[in-house]
Parts: sequence; C-alpha cells; structure tokens
Amino acid sequence: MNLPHFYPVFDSAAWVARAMPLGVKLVQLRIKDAPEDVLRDEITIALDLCRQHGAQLVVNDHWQLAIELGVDWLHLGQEDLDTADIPAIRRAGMKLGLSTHDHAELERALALAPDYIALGPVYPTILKKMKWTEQGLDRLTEWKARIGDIPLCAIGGMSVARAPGAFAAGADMVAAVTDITLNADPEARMREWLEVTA
Ligand SMILES: Cc1ncc(COP(=O)(O)OP(=O)(O)O)c(N)n1
Ligand SMILES: Cc1nc(C(=O)O)sc1CCOP(=O)(O)O
Ligand SMILES: [Mg+2]
Repeated sequence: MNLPHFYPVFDSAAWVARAMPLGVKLVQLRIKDAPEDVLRDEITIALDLCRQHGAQLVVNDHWQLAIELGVDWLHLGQEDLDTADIPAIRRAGMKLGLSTHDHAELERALALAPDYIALGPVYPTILKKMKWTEQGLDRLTEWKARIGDIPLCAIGGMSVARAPGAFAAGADMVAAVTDITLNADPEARMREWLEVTA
C-alpha cells in the first residue's frame, strides 16, 4: 500500500484546515476527552476538508463514530484494542493503523493484519506521558525486518531534522505533532516536512 510519507497528527479540524491547502495528503485527527457531539462535528469537518483536497483522514480512538461517519482510516492503540470491535471495523471497510511499543504488542498487532504499524516513541516526546523510553532508530530497522511490506510509521519526538534518519532506518512514514503545532510558523514547518518527505 502506498501511503504518504508525512503524517501529521492534530487535535482539531482547524489544524486539518491549515494543513490541507499545503498539500498534506494524510492526516490524523487525535482528540482526547471531548463530548460526543464535539467529536462528531470535528470528525465531520475534518472529513469534508480531506475529501475536498484528496487527502486521507485517520481518526484516532473513536471507532464507532468513525464507522458512523464513513471515515476510511482508523488508528488504535493497544488499550483501544481491548474494547474495539475489530470485525465491525473491518466489515465497515475501514483501514487500520495500530500502535506498537514492544515485541508482544507487535505480535498482537500483526495478528490483526493492520494496514500500517506505528512504532514509538522513537525519540522522547513531550506530548504525553508514556511508560516507554525512546526506542531508537535500530528498533525501527528491527520492526521493518519483522513486518515486511506492511507500512511502518515512526512516531514520538520526530522532527524535520530527524525524519531522514527514520526513513534510512526503515520507516515508511513519519508522524509528528509538536514539531508542527509548537512551531512559530506551523505552515512553514509543514512545507519543510513535505519537502523532506517528498
Ligand atoms: C501514528 C500513531 N501512532 C501511535 C499513536 C498512539 O496511539 P495510542 O497508543 O492509542 O495512544 P493515543 O494516541 O490514543 O493517546 C497514534 N495516535 N498515532
Ligand atoms: C500520540 C503519540 N503516540 C506515541 C507512541 O509512541 O505511541 S508518541 C506520541 C506523541 C507524538 O507527538 P510528538 O510528535 O509531539 O512527539
Ligand atoms: Mg488510542
């Protein structure tokens, strides 16, 4: 499967609106802790924006809403897998990306035949508290050898400067949050990302 190499992750449709005119073709909407009506509105707006611009929207966590709203892609972590209805997600024709952080999680993910596998945190992240320390680039190489043709996404502390190293180590895609959202000029930063991942 040919997925774009740049995969920004945002917490609102407003960010998706900023990314679309720049030519971003794959974006994740990752909204934690919002009421269902807000989530529904945000996903609907982001989905419309992505469709207008020929981009793919990945919804994080909220698989029931993603099915209801006709989203094509879903991202789930290991805890999400404990409660998600994978057969229902597959029946809805959705493609699935899964988080992994250790070997057991990787084997669990592979058993579900995902459409991409994410490994993180490749570098330390300031976005959220995690029990895993940085995985490092060698781990990306190890993951790629194990998963073969399944696209591998590097996440956690990724930056424009770090992206080439992740690709050289075996990543097919690089996901980033704060390198964009905390930048003084997020649009310029996204353009840099598009250049380095072209
Ligand atoms: C591309 C990508 N990789 C990993 C994650 C993390 O998912 P998860 O472990 O479920 O944690 P939350 O993002 O839900 O806090 C992701 N969202 N995207
Ligand atoms: C949401 C997320 N998941 C991770 C994982 O390792 O599963 S790391 C991460 C945060 C990514 O944000 P930033 O690019 O700002 O480090
Ligand atoms: Mg999750």
